[in-house]
Amino acid sequence: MNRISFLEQTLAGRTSIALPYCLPNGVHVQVMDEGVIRFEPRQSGPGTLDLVISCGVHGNETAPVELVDDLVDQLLAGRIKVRSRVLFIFGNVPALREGRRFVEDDMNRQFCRIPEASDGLEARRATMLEMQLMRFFARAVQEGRRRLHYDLHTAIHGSLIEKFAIYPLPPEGRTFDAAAIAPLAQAQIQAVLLQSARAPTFSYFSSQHCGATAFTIELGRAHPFGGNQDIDLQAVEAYLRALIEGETPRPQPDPAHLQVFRVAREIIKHSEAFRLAVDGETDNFTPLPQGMLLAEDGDRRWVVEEEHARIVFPNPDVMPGQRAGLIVVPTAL
Ligand SMILES: O=C(O)CCC(=O)N[C@@H](CCC(=O)O)C(=O)O
Ligand SMILES: [Zn+2]
Repeated sequence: MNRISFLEQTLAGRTSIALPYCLPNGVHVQVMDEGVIRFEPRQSGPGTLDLVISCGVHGNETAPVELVDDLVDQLLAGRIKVRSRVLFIFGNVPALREGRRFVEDDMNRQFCRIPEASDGLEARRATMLEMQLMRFFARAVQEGRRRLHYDLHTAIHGSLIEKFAIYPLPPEGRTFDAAAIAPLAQAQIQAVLLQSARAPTFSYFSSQHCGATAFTIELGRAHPFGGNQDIDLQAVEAYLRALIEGETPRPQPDPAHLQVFRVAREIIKHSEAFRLAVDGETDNFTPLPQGMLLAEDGDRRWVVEEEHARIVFPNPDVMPGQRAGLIVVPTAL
């Protein structure tokens, strides 16, 4: 009889907090909440890794969800050795059921909120996920292990660079870490964007509040479940698997394969008068000519001043107050 996968169980509303149990290979498993499952080796000493792999924070971004479901399946079947503690998260389960980016509010704008802020469906789930991460990583601190979080996404638009990572602004007193970026080349990530501002995102939360090395990872274009045949995630899967198995990815990646960009400016939509000069369908990393009037919002104007600027995540349809695009420029670490 075919076992139904953790994703299928989650979408059917059949996962909720449960007692821990042990697989025949000695690995401890516990469902921590709906769509949240933890695997722990018999022993996890200092020097090993505590890893969070989240996906489906946007419900229409299904390729990483299928990838995570496959990894969870292989772990439950005992086909992957477990040397790192791992927490897998399907972020926005109601939105995944509906195949929509979000139900009420964009969940990746609901992290690090002040407690008094209004609380819809996604905001409450974001708060619960924050608690799960704090709890999961607390043991890494006590027991001296590395903390790593990859929040996997796919983009609304096409992209001149298919797979790229966003490195959130590091906590005060810390800097971007070249050694954290370099291994991403092993997963065939082609570029990294260094953020220049705070953000209400999941990866920013774990970087700021859990002391984790964290990245948002974009893995191609968003498609509905079953429509991801054109996205090749084999290298990403092999890389994550190696981390779970406690192996240093080999051969050693060459960081020269990764292009590095810095976020020069965020374009914030302030009102419904907002206009973006490039089409909302424009590919990520499309070059922007210097002097171009990129956006207008009442009296505000965004003129491209930077040399070699490119646009990432152009989206005039966001809610006022949210990011409608990023201007990025090449940089070196
Ligand atoms: O394609 C788009 O416009 C959005 C794709 C997406 O969901 N990206 C993330 C990036 C998060 C970050 O900046 O770390 C998002 O917008 O939430
Ligand atoms: Zn996303």
